[in-house]
Amino acid sequence: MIARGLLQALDSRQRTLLTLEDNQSVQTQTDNRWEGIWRSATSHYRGGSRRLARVFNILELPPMETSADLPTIQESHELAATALRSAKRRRRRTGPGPSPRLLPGLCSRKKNMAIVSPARHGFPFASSVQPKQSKQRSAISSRGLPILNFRICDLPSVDMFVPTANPVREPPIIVANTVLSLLALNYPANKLACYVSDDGCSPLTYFSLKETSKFAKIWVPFCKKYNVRVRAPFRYFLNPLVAAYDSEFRKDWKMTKVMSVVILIYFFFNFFREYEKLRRKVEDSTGDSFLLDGDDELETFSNAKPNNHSTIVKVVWENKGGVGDEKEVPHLVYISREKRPDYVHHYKSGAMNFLVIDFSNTSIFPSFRYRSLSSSGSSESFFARIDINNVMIHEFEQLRVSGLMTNAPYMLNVDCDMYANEADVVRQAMCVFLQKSKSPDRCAFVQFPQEFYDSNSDELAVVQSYLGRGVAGIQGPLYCGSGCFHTRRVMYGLSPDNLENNGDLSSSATIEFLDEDSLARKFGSSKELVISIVEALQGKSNPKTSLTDFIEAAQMVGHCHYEHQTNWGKTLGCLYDSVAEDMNTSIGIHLRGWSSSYICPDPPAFLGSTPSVGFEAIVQQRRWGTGAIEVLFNKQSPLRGMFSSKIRFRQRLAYLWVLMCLRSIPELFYCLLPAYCLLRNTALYPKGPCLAITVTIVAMHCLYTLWQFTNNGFSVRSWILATCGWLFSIHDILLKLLGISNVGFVVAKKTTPKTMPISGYEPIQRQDDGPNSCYVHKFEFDNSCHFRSSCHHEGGRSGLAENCACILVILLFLPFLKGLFAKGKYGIPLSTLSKAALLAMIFVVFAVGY
Ligand SMILES: O=c1ccn([C@@H]2O[C@H](COP(=O)(O)OP(=O)(O)O[C@H]3O[C@H](CO)[C@@H](O)[C@H](O)[C@H]3O)[C@@H](O)[C@H]2O)c(=O)[nH]1
Ligand SMILES: [Mn+2]
Repeated sequence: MIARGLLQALDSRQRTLLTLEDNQSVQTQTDNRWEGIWRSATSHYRGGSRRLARVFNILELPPMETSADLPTIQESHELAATALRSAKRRRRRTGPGPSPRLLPGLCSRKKNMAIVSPARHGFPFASSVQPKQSKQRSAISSRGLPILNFRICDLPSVDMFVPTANPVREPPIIVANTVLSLLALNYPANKLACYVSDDGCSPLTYFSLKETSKFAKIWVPFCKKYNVRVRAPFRYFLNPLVAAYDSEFRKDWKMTKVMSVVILIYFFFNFFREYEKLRRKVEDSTGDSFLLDGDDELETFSNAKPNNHSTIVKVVWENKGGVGDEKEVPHLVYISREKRPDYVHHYKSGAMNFLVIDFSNTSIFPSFRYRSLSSSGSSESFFARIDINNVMIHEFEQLRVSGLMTNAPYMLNVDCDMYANEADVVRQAMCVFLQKSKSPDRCAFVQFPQEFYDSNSDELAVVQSYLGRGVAGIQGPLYCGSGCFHTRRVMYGLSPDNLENNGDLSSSATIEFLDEDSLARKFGSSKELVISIVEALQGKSNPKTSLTDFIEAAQMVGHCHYEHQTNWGKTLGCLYDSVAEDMNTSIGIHLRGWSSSYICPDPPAFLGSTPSVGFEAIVQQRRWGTGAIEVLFNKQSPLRGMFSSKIRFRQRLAYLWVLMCLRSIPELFYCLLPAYCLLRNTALYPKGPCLAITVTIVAMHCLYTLWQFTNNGFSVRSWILATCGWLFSIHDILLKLLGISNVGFVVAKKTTPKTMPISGYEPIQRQDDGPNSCYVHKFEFDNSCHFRSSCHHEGGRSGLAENCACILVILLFLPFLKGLFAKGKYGIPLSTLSKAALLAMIFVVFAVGY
């Protein structure tokens, strides 16, 4: 691993460099921050090993001069190991210095390592590895270092999808912050478009987006001008000095004279006031009162129910180019797909497919189309005109309609509760996509890890750190549903085999995909659609169609009857049939032989909100667990097609991680056994040497997992807490397999961020945890509708091993136990108490054998 890491770093000689310049000239663009990190890391290591320093010095030079000096794999392994050891020693002596984890690739076991990606995808951050003096820098580029040069007009466009589902559980101010952070990304504004899909069809969400777009017009130019690092206002206003990049803002803030500081303070408070205004407006506008604002547009929502309404498409803001600040804000579109009570809508995957289908084709925004849309100014927007009752059918309609427009090759997928914490994130992803990879299994998607600002989702972090980085070395990371850049053609069902090295469709694929019959089978039989899909698959952009042509074509495909023969949700787009649609889709892509890349920058590129431990957390884990087992029984199951699919064997094994929640069954028995043995007065463990074996295995497991946690910087406490929660999904899946009930997507509750001006950083507290934060890790028994099994039986005396086992059980289920002895909302309601008592009685009767 270390050797690979170092080689990856060495690989960075073939560095990828994205250059962006407004005047469209090709210039080197350097990211100061990464350069700083790299420099501190190298100087740190320099002390550790002279030979390693030589390697790093080599790295800073152009490849032509150094290739002869490169170490062998064996050598680099030794160098890396020596450097690690001495860095650790040094750190122990001098306290935390620049952390070794900042050194890309080297310290793969450390948290927040800069990047792990399959070596063939190279090392995107290499762009930051630049010699200090600008003289040298230009020399390098003039010497022809392999730089990926892109003029602005050549950069691919990216559509950003933000799904939201419930304005109560997902307060619109959270969505607004996510959207603002995306709109303000460092990427040409006319190449970005942000689509908010609202499954709740809430006027409140629409209203807040409208307000957001107004605020964006001052916020986005401000962020870009001062290179603000954290571009979600609620985080920025926690501590603007830290949130700002080191560059101009800090310079202005610190160094310039009183006058400019005053101006900046005025600036800041102005923004803060504007943001507060936005926040208040959004938060105050509950109920229907704001509908009476005289805003005609909101009338669209008057008859819409979350579960029963036709499609609503609203262009909240359109980037028409032009001059000044306004051209800095990308398109912002609100859409709410059609829903009818009798039809399945496939939760988030349905929403994503709708977005993919609908709008991934908007690299050049067809402004004429939307202008006429808004001039119609009613809910009967264009898409609503081809309204069909069946939602599934409706989706296919959208596919056909969108096929008539231009194709955007990449799309970013972000949950509404995850803001972009790194303004360069699109460029980082593009560095991976735009490399001319020689390998045929090109990168299908780029995943950034999920990290959270409001709670330590310790177990997830540990899993990501081990599983995520591990699989990154096989076929690539799993798609986790958020913080992921997808390639459109892959979502359309292409395999790597279908493409030539230059990205064109191969001749056999041309026959297979572009055959009229198969196109009709997959996408429908409209001629216009067939033409546009062919162009999309060939990687061409479609010619713009005039609006009238578009309407005609769309109406023509409006009443067709081939919907159910299409592959949408089966092999195309986000796959259905699991509430963990991310896992499902991910397997679908890897099964076809694509690889993926993992970018793991520090600080994290996206930060989200997630419930820590408590009722909400268990609801979420239950959904994940259920979704994961559902995946096992699907067509895309990692257990199927052992020899037919192109997924690598070790990648397949990695997917079996989804079985993790099954461990709750033996755990449950393990919890019951000590009590059973105590009641029956029998021994749980064998005597003699066999006991030693059992104890050794259990101890090794515990110590190993504990080490994983502590190694990632988490406390022993978080290791204890991670065990609760998987059991409930077993129950769900049994009911689904027996056909008794279906599994739904319960949206996790998000907490409203609180903003604090300048007074410094204060961590955001979860609102429903109340003022007393010591309750954060307690299980809420009250309102726990899903609390059905209990597993705490203890007492009596028996062998030491049995007693130790009991202690372990108590430790593992500590949050439940704390709840047992608490009062009020953390106490146990009488009904649960009586059910538990009954279960316990049955258990005792069974155990004692009466
Ligand atoms: O019918 C639905 C349900 C949910 N969502 C959206 O899906 C996203 C994720 O929902 P959330 O409640 O936040 O779930 P989490 O458990 O936090 O999400 C994780 O797990 C999900 C699968 O269970 C993945 O889809 C997510 O990407 C992943 O971040 C949110 O933006 C929701 O608005 C919809 O658009 N429609
Ligand atoms: Mn979430």
